[in-house]
Amino acid sequence: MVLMSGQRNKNPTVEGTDVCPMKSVVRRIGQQLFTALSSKGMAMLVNHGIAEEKLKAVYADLDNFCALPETCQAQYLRNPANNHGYVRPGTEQFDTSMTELRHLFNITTLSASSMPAQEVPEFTQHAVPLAQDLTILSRMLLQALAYAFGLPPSTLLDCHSGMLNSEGRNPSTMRLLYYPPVPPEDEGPCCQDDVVHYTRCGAHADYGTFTLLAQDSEGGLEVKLSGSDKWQSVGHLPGAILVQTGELLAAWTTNKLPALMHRVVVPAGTYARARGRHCVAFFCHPDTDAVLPTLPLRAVPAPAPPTFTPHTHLTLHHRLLNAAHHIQKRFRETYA
Ligand SMILES: O=C(O)CCC(=O)C(=O)O
Ligand SMILES: [Fe+2]
Repeated sequence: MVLMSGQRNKNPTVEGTDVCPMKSVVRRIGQQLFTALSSKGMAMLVNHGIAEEKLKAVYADLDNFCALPETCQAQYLRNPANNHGYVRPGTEQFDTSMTELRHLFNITTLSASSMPAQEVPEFTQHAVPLAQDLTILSRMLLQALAYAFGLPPSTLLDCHSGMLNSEGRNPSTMRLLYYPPVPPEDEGPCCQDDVVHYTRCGAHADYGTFTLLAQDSEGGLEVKLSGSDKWQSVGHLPGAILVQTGELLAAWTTNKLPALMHRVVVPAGTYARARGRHCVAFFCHPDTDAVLPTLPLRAVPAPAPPTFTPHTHLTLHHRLLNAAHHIQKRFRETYA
């Protein structure tokens, strides 16, 4: 892996994530990932082997799903029991002061019966291989992180064994997102009470171990890097996948890897607002019954002042009992 310092926004970049990389490569990725996540809260993966065409195919399938009549979509609405399914705009809210405009399709099971195969015939054949690729990539990163933590490489893998293959034993999710064009009402002055204020995605940190995020070139994603209180926009590096530290990994590492606060704003200008935006997120979570090992964290630079305060129920002491409850709590807080 190489940190590409000359790159736009100076986002830390990780290189060389082949499907079956050599041990020495995984070890090197681990070191660089750890450095990036501990100093910034995020990293960018390049050369990860997931072709842009695979992403474009699922973006098009999601567009086709979003264009279906509501009665048709209703058959696939998110099931709170397993978090799988379609979520209408305004249903998942991180910022209750605005209407968050996005369509989501959460995929937590790869069974054909859970996909809109009748209505969007190619949905399954595109989404399933992409979910498998992102699972493989996550597994490699879990091994890389284990090396960085000074643990045997399978240690983190063993507590994430059920990702997308265990029907309820692991909450990992591949999420397809489509942000529709933003209506012009938002252009009124902020103080006007009768004006609806829209955003694309309110500020939050993700809940699990880490998130992999692939986005199109529309922009709007902003992050608060570790130790900074300023929102910074994430530039578009074609083909790159962003790695974002989640709340659980932050708590597990006693904030040595702080959770990344992020949001998606409506881009400025009539032209940009009138365009839709697509992305795919893979939320990597441990198994619900996993006993998370204590991390023998080596000496690392003193952590920057946290931009994110770990939830009290995720403190080291309570971590083992409450990792699974954490995600349910966050769902209750954010789903209407
Ligand atoms: O659309 C994005 O870039 C981010 C989406 C996101 O943060 C989420 O779904 O948790
Ligand atoms: Fe997020």
